[in-house]
Amino acid sequence: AKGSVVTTPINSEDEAYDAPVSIGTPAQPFNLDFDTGSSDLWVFSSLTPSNERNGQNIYTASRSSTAKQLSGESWKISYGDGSSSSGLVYSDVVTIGGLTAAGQAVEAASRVSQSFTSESATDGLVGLAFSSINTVSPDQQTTFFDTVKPSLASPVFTADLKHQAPGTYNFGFIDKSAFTGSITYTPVDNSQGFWGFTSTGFQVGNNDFQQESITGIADTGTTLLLLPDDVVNAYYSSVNNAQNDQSAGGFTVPCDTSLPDFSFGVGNNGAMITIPGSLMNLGPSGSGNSCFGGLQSSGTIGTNIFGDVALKAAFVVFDSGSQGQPQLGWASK
Ligand SMILES: NCc1ccc(-c2ccco2)nc1
Repeated sequence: AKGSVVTTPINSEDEAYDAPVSIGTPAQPFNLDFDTGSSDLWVFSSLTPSNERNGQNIYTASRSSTAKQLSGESWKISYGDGSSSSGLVYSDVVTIGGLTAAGQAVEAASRVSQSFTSESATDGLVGLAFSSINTVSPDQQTTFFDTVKPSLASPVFTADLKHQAPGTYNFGFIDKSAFTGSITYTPVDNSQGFWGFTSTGFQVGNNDFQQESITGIADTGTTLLLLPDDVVNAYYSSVNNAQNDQSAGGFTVPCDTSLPDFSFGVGNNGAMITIPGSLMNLGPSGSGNSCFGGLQSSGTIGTNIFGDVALKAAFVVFDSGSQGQPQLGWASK
């Protein structure tokens, strides 16, 4: 089987990307944030207090003839951005891009944090990291990808995110028309449950390539590109009037400045993914006439995060590997 679903930026800053998902019988429609940085499929629900809702679609299990509560099971998750949610668990039919997962764990929120409440465009998340970090307790559940994997023509999914335009998540196949050149594969370390890999280094504009192992995760659910301070300083020291503005929450640049490209190395054949300078500006920072940089410090997080700013410049293959060794494929587009 194969699936394909269109994913769309939720606002003018490409802050997150949602895609349509149907749950239950008859189908209940949702717009969910596909997140390769987590492994829970959760939705706003009839259990979510009305004062924590703000127009989101809600899942009502009692209206689905195929819903079954997983008795005694619950979930609770918190994310790197400080947001969180928790609730109860059902199994139900989940359809994405023509692919149907029967008996998929659907995590119904009985509470969500303020930032989820405020984000009216997002009805929940589809976790696409490894099932080893799914939070359902006492019986851990599988991600949508793991649930449908046996039925897929190939055990892969791909992400093709775009700047201010619809992109695509495909399941079970690689669309050769979606990228240029060849795909460079690199091994994945999934010991922490993420799509972890090591970039070979970086390049600011047309400066020399700086060889430096940068270990991080490919995370569609994070907006920014979060890298070590030496990389971030090298980039912004090349931008006139860039400043590290704590009140803005990081590096800002003058909004009318053309920014250098930023490239990062992948694989052992010298391949690079180049983010055009125009995509390194995320728009008004909220203070002065400055704009917020798409590259920020990974600081004390403990890992580097190749979020949407980086992924938007690439066609990315999340390959769980038929022989057990998962890998990431990177291609320009
Ligand atoms: N990296 C996972 C993730 C995704 C979305 C969100 C979020 C917060 C408010 C709206 O959406 N938080 C965390």
